[in-house]
This record gives sequence, structure tokens and C-alpha cells, in this order.
Amino acid sequence: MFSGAQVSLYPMSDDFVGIILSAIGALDPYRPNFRIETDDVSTLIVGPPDQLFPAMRDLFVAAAGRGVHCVLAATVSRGCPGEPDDPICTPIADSRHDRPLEERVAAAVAHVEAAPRTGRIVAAQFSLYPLGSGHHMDEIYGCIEFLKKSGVFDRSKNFCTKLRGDAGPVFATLSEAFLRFGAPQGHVALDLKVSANSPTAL
Ligand SMILES: Cc1ncc(C[n+]2csc(CCO)c2C)c(N)n1
Repeated sequence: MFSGAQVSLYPMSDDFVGIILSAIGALDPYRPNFRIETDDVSTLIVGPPDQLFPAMRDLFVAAAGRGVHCVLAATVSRGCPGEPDDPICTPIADSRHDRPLEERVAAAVAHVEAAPRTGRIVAAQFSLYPLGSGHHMDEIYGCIEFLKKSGVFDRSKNFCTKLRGDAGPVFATLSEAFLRFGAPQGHVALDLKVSANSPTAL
């Protein structure tokens, strides 16, 4: 199954070029398993679906670690019809996709509880789009039930859900939403913005 993301970093600093390029260096450990291509708009990462969010976490934590207000925007996709079935995009063995929603919610919560902490607090806003499935609203409601139990749920907003917390469990929650909800071999898209070091008072 073809899976990947187009990812852009927006560090609000005069040194944006240095911050972006050194953060892209944090993707180096993923290069053996990924196809990674940077242009003037974004960086494409194509690879195993279960490694996409760890890669984006490391990219974002590297940029946000510089202390400036920083935003990551990403379009993430798996199972896109018409894309080549890239052999590097091997599906995860234990997706439990064929299992009932309740079981998938429990497995997703357990994965987030085990996620490593990074020490970097982030806010994330995202929408999950399980495409072409007759049960897409069931999948979305099941996913939201999981998000409320994730420990990083902030609130539901129009068109999206907001998470807040350590980048470790936040990116793990995004990964579980992407991997476990929507049809197993179906097309799922996810739209994401992550922010750190915002000067906005809450
Ligand atoms: C992750 C990521 N990849 C590419 C860009 C696009 N971009 C904007 S400035 C810059 C550095 C100078 O070439 C690059 C590559 C981005 N913003 N974030």
C-alpha cells in the first residue's frame, strides 16, 4: 500500500532556512526506509505507514527545539488509488483493522500510553478522512472516541479535533488515528497542523 506525506515547516524566525534545513537532517535515520524529496514548498516522505508520524515528530521537535514559534503542515495519505504500490510502504503487521471498533480503540490507547516523551509541548489540529468506505462516519466516531481517551485530547472544533500535550503522545495519537481507522486497504487522508512555542495566550 502506497503511504506518505507532504510536510512543510514554518519556523517564524529570520533564520528559517537554517532551521528548516537542519530539521530535515533529523529525517536522516529514516532515509534507509524512506524516499525523501525536498522542494521549495514541502518535503515528500514515502515509506512504511507506521513510521510516518515518528518521522514527522522528529522533524518537528528538531525545529521547535530552537525555541521559535514553529508550525508544521502536512497532508498524509495511505492507500491512494492509482498510486504505485511502492514496496517500501509495507503495512504494519498488527493493525487489527479487521477487529471491531471497541477493540481498535483499546489497542490505540495502549500504544499511546507506551509512547516515549520528548519534553516538547505542542498543539495539533487535524481531520481524518476515511475515503470510499460505506461506514466512514462510524470510523470517524470510533476515532473520536479513541481521541477522547488518548490523554492528549483538547477539544472538538468545527471540521477537526485539537490535541495538546507532549509531542511523543500527540504524534503517537495521530499515528494511531491514521493507522487503525478507515478501511484496512482503503484510501485514508489526514490533514494536519502542529504548533509549538506560540505566543498566543490561551
Ligand atoms: C519540511 C519542509 N520542506 C521544504 C520546505 C520548503 N522550504 C522553504 S524554505 C526552505 C529552505 C531553503 O531551501 C525550504 C526547503 C519547508 N518549508 N519545509
